[in-house]
Amino acid sequence: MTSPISIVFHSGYGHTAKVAQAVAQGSGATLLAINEQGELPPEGWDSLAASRAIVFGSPTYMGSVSWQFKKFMDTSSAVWARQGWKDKLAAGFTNSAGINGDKLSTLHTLFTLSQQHAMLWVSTGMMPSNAKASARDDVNYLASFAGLMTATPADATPDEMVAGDLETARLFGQRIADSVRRLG
Ligand SMILES: Cc1cc2nc3c(=O)[nH]c(=O)nc-3n(C[C@H](O)[C@H](O)[C@H](O)COP(=O)(O)O)c2cc1C
Repeated sequence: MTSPISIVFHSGYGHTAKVAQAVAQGSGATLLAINEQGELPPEGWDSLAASRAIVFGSPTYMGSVSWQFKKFMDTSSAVWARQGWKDKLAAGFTNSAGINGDKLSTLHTLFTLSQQHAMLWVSTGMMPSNAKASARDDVNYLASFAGLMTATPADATPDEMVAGDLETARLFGQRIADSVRRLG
C-alpha cells in the first residue's frame, strides 16, 4: 500500500538524505529525492497530490534552503494556483554543519511554503534536552520546536552523523504518522 506520507527533500552530499531516511523509518513515509537539477522523480508530483502529509527537507546552505529545493518550491506554484495541497499536513527538517548555522531561517522558509499552500503545520512536539546533564546524543538536543534540526560537523560523513539526531528524526517521523492517524 502507498504511504499517506511523503518526504520531499534535497541533499547535496548525503547528510540530509540520512535524516530523511530516519524520518521515513519513524513515519513509514515514501521518500521523494529532488535531484541535482532540482527535479522530482517522474512520479513525484502525483505522489504529493495523493499524500495526506508532506514533509519538506533541505540542507541549510547560506542560511536558507538549497537552490534545488527552491526550484521545487517555485515549481509548486502551479499546485498553489489550484490550492492542490490545501489542508494536507506539513512538517519540515533541515541539517547543517553549525549547531545553530541559521537553521531556523530554513525552517521558516519551509513553514512559509506550507502556509502559502494552506497546509497544517506539525511541530516536533518534543521537549528539549537542555539541562546540565544533557549530552549531545540526547533526543532533541538542538531544542527545536518548529521543525526538526540536526547538526553534522562539516568534516563528518553521513555515516558519522550523531545517533541522537537520527533518533530524534525517527521520533519526529512517528509524531507525523500519529498526527495523520489522529487528524485523518
Ligand atoms: C553552499 C553551502 C552553504 C552552506 N551554508 C551553511 C550554513 O549557512 N550554515 C551551516 O551551519 N552550514 C552550512 N553549510 C554546511 C552544510 O549545511 C552541511 O555540510 C550539511 O551537512 C550538508 O547537507 P547535505 O549533505 O544534505 O547537502 C553549507 C554547505 C554548503 C555546501
